[in-house]
Amino acid sequence: MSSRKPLLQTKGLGIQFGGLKAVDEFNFSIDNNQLFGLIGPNGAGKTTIFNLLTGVYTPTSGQILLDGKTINHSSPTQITQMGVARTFQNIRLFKDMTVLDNVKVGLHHSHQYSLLASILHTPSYFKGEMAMDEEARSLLRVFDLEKFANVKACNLPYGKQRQLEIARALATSPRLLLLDEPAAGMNPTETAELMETIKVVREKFSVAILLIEHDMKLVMGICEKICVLNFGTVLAFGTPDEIKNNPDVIAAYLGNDA
Ligand SMILES: Nc1ncnc2c1ncn2[C@@H]1O[C@H](COP(=O)(O)OP(=O)(O)OP(=O)(O)O)[C@@H](O)[C@H]1O
Repeated sequence: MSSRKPLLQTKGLGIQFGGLKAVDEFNFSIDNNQLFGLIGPNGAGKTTIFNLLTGVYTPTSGQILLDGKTINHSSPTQITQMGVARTFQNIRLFKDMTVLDNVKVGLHHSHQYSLLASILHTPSYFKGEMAMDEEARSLLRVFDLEKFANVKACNLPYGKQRQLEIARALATSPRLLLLDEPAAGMNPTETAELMETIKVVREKFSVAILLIEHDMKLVMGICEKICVLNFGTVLAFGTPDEIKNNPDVIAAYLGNDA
């Protein structure tokens, strides 16, 4: 057994909103390059966990450790800089910006100019802009989006908008990518394409992926481990087969979809 630290770990993590324990005693860990699914019915606490892991909410109990160091009080920006990126349940692209510019927004953290350089458009500014352009285009290529580089994000087909969100998240060079219902609203063809994309992203970018998803075919098809939440607490942990065959899970969540 290796003694190395998990990439991200939670210990007794919880948050309470008034009298409601939205997440309680959540213990979980994810290793580099692992693909983990987080499932459960509506209101189980999945998105709240993402909000805790990304600094949107501060836990009321427990700990979140990234590389073994607590990030309980880190801001969303600091957590992004530490290598955690996310997408949202409802698409949050800059709809009136081009596809290329949406990705460049994500790259800005690694290409910073002085205020003077950006106002005066100095040669170093142009060099940086060109490098960023090329980096953004190479990311778009992975998603077969380069042909849409100059199209406004809002004019992309829905499935492609979801893929662009993932591309933008990857532009921040994460080690952990949190995907919140990436297949929501997709048709079966788009979902199948997304499934392949997630596999490619994991391999090509060497990221760990934590995936919230209601589409059981997608979750069962790509995740190595799955955590099932119910009323803010863990109902089951296991491989897809273990989860499919867990009677509590079948009774409570999966019904005939498993
Ligand atoms: N800021 C908040 N204030 C009060 N209650 C909240 C807040 N955020 C989440 N909740 C509550 O916490 C519970 C968990 O919500 P959450 O959105 O995390 O569920 P979910 O599992 O992501 O559901 P879904 O699958 O529908 O997205 C819900 O009862 C929700 O109303």
